[in-house]
Amino acid sequence: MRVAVTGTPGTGKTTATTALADRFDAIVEAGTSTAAAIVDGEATVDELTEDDICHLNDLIESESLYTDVDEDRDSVIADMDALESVVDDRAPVVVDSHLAHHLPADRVVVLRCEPNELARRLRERGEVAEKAHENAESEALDVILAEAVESHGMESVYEIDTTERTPDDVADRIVDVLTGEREPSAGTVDFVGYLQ
Ligand SMILES: Nc1ncnc2c1ncn2[C@@H]1O[C@H](COP(=O)(O)OP(=O)(O)OP(=O)(O)O)[C@@H](O)[C@H]1O
Repeated sequence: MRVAVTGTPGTGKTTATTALADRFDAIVEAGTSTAAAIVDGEATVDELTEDDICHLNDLIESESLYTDVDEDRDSVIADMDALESVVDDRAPVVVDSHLAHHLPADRVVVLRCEPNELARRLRERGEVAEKAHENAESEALDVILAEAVESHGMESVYEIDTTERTPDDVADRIVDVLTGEREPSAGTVDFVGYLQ
């Protein structure tokens, strides 16, 4: 069972999935004690731990899983084949990154954020205005949502609007996806007004 948590940079993937680790004990205590149980009600592993969350961007850096460095954009070009192989070996339950939906997954959570708020978050994080604006536009155009639906189908995609939600609230909603308490939802968020 793998849940990808993806979304435009700044939507809060790392923040929410870090908060998510605190929920695992509660899931285990509640009796849905395994990754497989979360999907189909059958238990096969004992518990969820922090190791069941994989932050792909950290992994790409720490294991040098990239083919090139883009100096202009201050970023790297991930080696997706190598990344997929390392992630498969580690078998995490939750994979977080704006690249997560490019890997195989059973369910795909797409975090969303109103573009002006997204740009504000990115600026506050220290990104330059141009990069913040670029990401805000990409968010308004549903770029990652469209990629996720194309790769995984509407029936596997779950949008969560983080605009007015705390990271803890977002983590709770990801738990609902993990435990199957939430129906798939794609196309429920509309930020196209930002482009007008
Ligand atoms: N729910 C939220 N409400 C308000 N601010 C948030 C929320 N989630 C994250 N932030 C803030 O927004 C910024 C971006 O968050 P974060 O780094 O988690 O995003 P990300 O989607 O993981 O980005 P990237 O793809 O670049 O890693 C951070 O400064 C964080 O503190």
